[in-house]
Amino acid sequence: MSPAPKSSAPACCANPLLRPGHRQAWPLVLLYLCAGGALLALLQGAAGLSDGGAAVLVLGSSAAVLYLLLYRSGTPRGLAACRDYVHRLNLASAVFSAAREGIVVTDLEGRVEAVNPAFCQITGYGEAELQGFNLRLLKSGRQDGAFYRQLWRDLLESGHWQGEIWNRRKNGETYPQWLTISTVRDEAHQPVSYVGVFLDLSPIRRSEQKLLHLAHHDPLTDLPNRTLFLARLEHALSLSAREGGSGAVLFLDLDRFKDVNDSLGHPTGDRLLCAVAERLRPCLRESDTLARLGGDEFLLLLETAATPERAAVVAEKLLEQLAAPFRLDDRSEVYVGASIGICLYPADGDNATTLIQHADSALYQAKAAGRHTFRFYSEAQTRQADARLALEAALRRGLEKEEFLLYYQPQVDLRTASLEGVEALVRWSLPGGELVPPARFIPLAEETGLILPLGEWVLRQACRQMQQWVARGLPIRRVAVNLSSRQFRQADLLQRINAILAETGLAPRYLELEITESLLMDNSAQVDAKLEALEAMGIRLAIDDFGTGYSSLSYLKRFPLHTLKLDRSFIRDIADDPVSSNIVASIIELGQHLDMDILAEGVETDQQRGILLQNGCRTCQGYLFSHPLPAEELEARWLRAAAGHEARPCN
Ligand SMILES: Nc1nc2c(ncn2[C@@H]2O[C@@H]3COP(=O)(O)O[C@H]4[C@@H](O)[C@H](n5cnc6c(=O)[nH]c(N)nc65)O[C@@H]4COP(=O)(O)O[C@H]3[C@H]2O)c(=O)[nH]1
Repeated sequence: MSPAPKSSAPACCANPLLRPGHRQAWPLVLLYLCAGGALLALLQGAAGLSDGGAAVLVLGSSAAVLYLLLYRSGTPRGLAACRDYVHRLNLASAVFSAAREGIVVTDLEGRVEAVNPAFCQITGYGEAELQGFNLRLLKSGRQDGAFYRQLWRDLLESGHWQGEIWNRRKNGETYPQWLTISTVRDEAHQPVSYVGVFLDLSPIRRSEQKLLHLAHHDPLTDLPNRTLFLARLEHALSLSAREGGSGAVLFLDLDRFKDVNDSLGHPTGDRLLCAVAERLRPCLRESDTLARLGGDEFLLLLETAATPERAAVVAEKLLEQLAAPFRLDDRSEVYVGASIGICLYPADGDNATTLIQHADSALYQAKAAGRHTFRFYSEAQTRQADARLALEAALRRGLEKEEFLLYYQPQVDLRTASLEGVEALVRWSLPGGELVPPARFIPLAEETGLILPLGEWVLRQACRQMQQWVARGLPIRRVAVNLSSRQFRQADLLQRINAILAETGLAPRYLELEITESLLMDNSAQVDAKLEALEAMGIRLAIDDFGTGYSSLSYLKRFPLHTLKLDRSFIRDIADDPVSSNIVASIIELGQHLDMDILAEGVETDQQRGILLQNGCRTCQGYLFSHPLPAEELEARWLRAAAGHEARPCN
């Protein structure tokens, strides 16, 4: 394109034939065309030539005629101007077609008048598809109205605009482009159209991202490298300093990597490192960062809720993954294993360098302890984590070997001391004979998911026992069983309960399920549906430890609940603390209004029994009447006795 004339009209509207002194070329051109046409007709008629043959003849000879005419007319400048114009047009058209930038010419409304091939290639639209269409068609929606308003302001004020803009290709993909828009003006300096020239920035962005990725990742395993790990750790530390919360740094080192490298060669060693990364990845949460430092050293950052227990569970999982053999080619199968050092922040350090050093020294301890194990930076944490892991392993074994049994605690009518029902309470009987109370293993069972098989075993056992008592005509109305939140959330809970009832033959009306307040706080439609289905089956529902959870009383009205179990903590203080006794009185009254049964837990003294009776409470559970008992003892003391005569309170 030629440089813009002084008038500032853009180059694309400069016409060399219109320059002063060149107008006289026109008559000559017309003359030439007429002469050529006449000659063509003459020759075609005389020689009977075809159109093509005649044209070649005419073109060959007419150049000489034209030159003669122009030369004789004394206007060689006209001829030069004509040649110059054609040359300029050819040049402009070649640039338009060959440019790698997309070029579009629009009218003042933004309707497309012309696009070049690069435009079509970048946007995916054909030229014909765009003709007359407004360029709005290409908007990506990424820029807001204010952006476009500013663009138009600049364009109208200065005649051009330049910047990055995101547009949309025909296939829907959005992409960044560097766009320059210029206003084209006529001789009177009036805008007649706009020319947009743009470069597709997406290949540049891709290579920038690739460079950035390479700078922060290990090229072999594609895991984050030390730089990225440090950046994430520092970010996590500042977050923990600001908002609280803890995390863990695990330093992992392969146990026999050097042997593999030395005996099977570096390429096999590289394959092993990639395979290790692949095995470790699935053990992690999205918020965790696993990095390779180089060689066979890996660092892991656990950012969320990193208690020593969770860090130990993750370390165990990693070690388990690496314990299985690696098949690296057709011939070699190698066993490597690993050692892991763990430290926790903020407890073991508040900056990245210290933490990595401490994790490294814990790793040294792990190696010294015989490899394929983990160690914490602090010994107390190691002991704590060991104990937890040992308990979990024992719990699994206990389930397999059926080391659990049920005790039953009477639920008693406060006035008559007669038996209303029983609550089934699980006990773990260790091989040495020790009886472990549920407080020591239920939380771990909940955390590990073992509560699901354990809870199901409890329910089956309780239903089986209850059905035996019912079948023998013993005077008992119900058995209450604790249902953990995790069990409740099982998608097939109803089918499982139905199957157990069918298998044991127990009628649903004898079963009461105890759920916690927190479960009702989960405001989902699924909770509603499950509770209603359980009620429709004829099963009773009780809220355990009532008053200790987050108290929104609206759910009492919403859910089909039968019993409120008043928490032991209120009963304990009922005689001495007026607040507790007021709370108890209010809850009893509330239950009466809502037509629900109130059961007081943990009644230990006659004084407590008296206060509860005064306030209108009818049923209770507590050591005043009985501790939880094995099935045979409960039967002997409470069922067979009641079948014959009135049961008496016993301690
Ligand atoms: N100090 C005192 N305590 C009394 C008195 N009367 C009863 N208790 C104790 O209070 C607990 C009542 O059970 P919970 O509130 O359901 O509380 C249970 C329940 O939340 C859980 N649990 C027990 N068995 C199971 C089970 O099979 N599944 C589930 N998910 N949780 C269970 O373990 C908790 C503790 O059970 P246990 O140790 O058997 O403790 C029982 C019982 O022995 C009393 O007068 N004074």
